[in-house]
Amino acid sequence: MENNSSKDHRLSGRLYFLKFETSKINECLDFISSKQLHCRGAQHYGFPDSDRNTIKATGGGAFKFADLFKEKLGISLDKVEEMGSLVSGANFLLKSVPSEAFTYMNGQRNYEQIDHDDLYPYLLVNIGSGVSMIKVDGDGRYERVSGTSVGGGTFWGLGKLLTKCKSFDDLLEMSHQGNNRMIDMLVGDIYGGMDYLKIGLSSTAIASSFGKAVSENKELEEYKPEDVARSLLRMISNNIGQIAYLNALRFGLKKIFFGGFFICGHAYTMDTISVAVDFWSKGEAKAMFLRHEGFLGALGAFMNYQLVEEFPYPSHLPGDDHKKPDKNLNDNGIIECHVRVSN
Ligand SMILES: Nc1ncnc2c1ncn2[C@@H]1O[C@H](COP(=O)(O)OP(=O)(O)O)[C@@H](O)[C@H]1O
Ligand SMILES: CC(C)(COP(=O)(O)O)[C@@H](O)C(=O)NCCC(=O)O
Repeated sequence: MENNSSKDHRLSGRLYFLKFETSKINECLDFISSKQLHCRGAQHYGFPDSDRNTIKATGGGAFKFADLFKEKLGISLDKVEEMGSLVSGANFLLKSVPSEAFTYMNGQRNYEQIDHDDLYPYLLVNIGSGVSMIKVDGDGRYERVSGTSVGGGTFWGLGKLLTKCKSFDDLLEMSHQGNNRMIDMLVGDIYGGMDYLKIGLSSTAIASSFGKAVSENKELEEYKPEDVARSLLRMISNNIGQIAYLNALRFGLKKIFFGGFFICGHAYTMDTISVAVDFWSKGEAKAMFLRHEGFLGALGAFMNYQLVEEFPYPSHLPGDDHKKPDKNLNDNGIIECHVRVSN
C-alpha cells in the first residue's frame, strides 16, 4: 500500500492485487524482493516494533512457505486463520467497495447495491482448490457449515489429465469452445428426445455428466478436448451451485456470494453457477459474484492489522446506475483505500 500521509498512522493509497500459482512461489519471492515490498509498510509507517519484519499471511501457504519466506526474505509470516480472513475480506468488500457484487445472467453483469443493514446473514462460497461454505452472520461472526472436495483443483487436475492442456487458461479457453452435449447424457438422450416434464426436466437438461462415454465405445482421443473441458466445467460448477443452494436452504439464507480463484471472472462458469442456483431454488435465491473474488483471504489478513477504520469510497454514490462498476475502480483489481492504524 502506498502511503500519502503518515503522522497519525493514516494510510491512503491503493491496494494492488497480484496472484502467483503455488508452483511459482519462487517467482513470487523474486517479485517481492525486486520491488522491496517486504521493506515497506510496517517498517516505515509507525507500526509497533513487533510488526517489523513480519507480514500477515493466510491459507495453507502461510504454513507451507513460512520457512522459505524467513530464509529468502528474512521475514516471518504472521498466520491469520483462513476462514476468518475470507469472511473479513468479503465483509470489507461488500460494505466498502462500490459495485463489488454482481449477479450474472444471460451474459450480463448486473451490479448490486448492497444494503449494509440487510447484508447478514449470507452464505459465502469460496471456490479455491476445494470449496468452503461459510454462513456469515456479522463481523467476525461466522460458521463453516459445509464444503466439498470437488472444486477448482478438481477442474484443473482432471482437465489436465483428460485434455493434456498445459495451462489453466488454456483449459478455460477450451471449455469456451466446446459443446458438453457431445459427452454429457441429456434427459432427451434417455427419453427419446422428449422432456420429462412431470419431474420438471427439459430434454436438454443434463441427466448424467459424462454419461455418453459409457455407451459410445469411444476412446478418450476420439472426443474433442474442448467438449471434455466444457462437460467438466459444467459438472463442477453445477455441483457447487447445487450444494451451495442446499446449504442456503438449510439455513434460510437468501444471498449467496461466490469467491475464490476458480471463478476468475469466467463468463461460462458464472453463468452455470447462476443457472444452477436459479434452477434448484426455483428462482428464490440468486448467485452473486465479487469483482475481487480471488483476494478475499489476502484482504482479510490485511484487515487483521489493527485497522480501526477503512473506507475506500462511499458505497452509495449518487447516480450509480448499478449496471457498471464505479468509475473509480479499475477492472484490474486496484482498490483506492484509506485506513487508520492503531497501535
Ligand atoms: N492461472 C491459474 N492457474 C492455476 N489455477 C487457476 C488459475 N486461475 C484460476 N485458477 C483456479 O483457481 C484454483 C485455486 O484457487 P485459489 O482461490 O487460489 O485457491 P487456493 O487457496 O487453494 O490456492 C485452481 O484450482 C484453479 O481452478
Ligand atoms: C481445506 C480447504 C479449506 C483449503 O482451502 P483452499 O486452499 O482450497 O482454498 C479447502 O480446500 C476445503 O474446504 N476443502 C473441502 C474439504 C471438505 O469440506 O470436504
